[in-house]
Amino acid sequence: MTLRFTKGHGTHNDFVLVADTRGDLDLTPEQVRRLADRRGGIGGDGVIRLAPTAALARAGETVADEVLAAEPGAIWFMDYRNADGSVAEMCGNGVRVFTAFAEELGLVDLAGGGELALGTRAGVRRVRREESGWYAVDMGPWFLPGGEEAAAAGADAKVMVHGWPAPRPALSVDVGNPHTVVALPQAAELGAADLTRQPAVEPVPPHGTNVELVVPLGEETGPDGEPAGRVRMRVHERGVGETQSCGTGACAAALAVRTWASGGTGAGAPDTWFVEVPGGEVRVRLLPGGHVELAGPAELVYSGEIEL
Ligand SMILES: N[C@@H](CCC[C@H](N)C(=O)O)C(=O)O
Repeated sequence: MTLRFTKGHGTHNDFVLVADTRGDLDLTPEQVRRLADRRGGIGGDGVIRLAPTAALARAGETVADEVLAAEPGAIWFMDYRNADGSVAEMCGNGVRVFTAFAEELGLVDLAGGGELALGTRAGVRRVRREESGWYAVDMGPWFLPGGEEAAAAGADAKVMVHGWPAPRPALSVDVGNPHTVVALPQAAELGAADLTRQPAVEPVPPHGTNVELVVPLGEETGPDGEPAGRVRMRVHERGVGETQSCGTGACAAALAVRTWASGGTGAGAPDTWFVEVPGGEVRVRLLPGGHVELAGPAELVYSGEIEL
């Protein structure tokens, strides 16, 4: 089978994108691994299939039915797979790159203030293009799986990174997919952390987790004159390994630091956050209604064909 693809990235979190506008492409985990393989394939942290939401519903993905019931206009679905072939609910950088891809395919046009509603396994996501060219995504509702107790204590888990003398306290954050966030006191320690091996998380998360190591860098003034926090982060992604960026991870990092800064209440802490990742910078904002927004760039790099 000859497959046409486009390679893209969001702050160097990179993806192989495939347009399946008829919804009849059934990518196996083996094919996903081949596409994501940096030596024997194209290479990417993940593979994104753009397909009709109705086709996923027909294929038995119940979440696609839920997406269409909630938003009949969400006609396109982001079928996201990690580089190891596993399925993930959401990808924040991926949603922006998916949108740029949909625009290039002529499926949507966000110029002039339009919005794309798309389906994901975490529900409907809405994307608009900012004047700067960045894409801003309403990432939907977020929550702390450990509840108020974890928010007050600032932790509900422990993470052990290879080479650390002991595990450190960590906070679980759900932004449609699972994250576990650990605070480090200094940027030097962040740089030195060994993320070539999967960090160990206790209690073991039932569906695995992405792990973010973060260093809070203080406060500044945001683009609209509002108080804004700054965080630096590295991430070990579930199903991938260390990546240069993770959009859902950036949201989780900002939400965890905001929780810690406010003793668990959110009161008095900024609603705007800049998150520095090895591959660039993204912006995270708290939205009314318990939603969180992610904004950042999306680049399409090249297109080609591969024999699968
Ligand atoms: N890089 C993504 C997250 C991709 C999915 C993740 N590895 C998972 O398994 O949850 C992002 O930008 O959010």
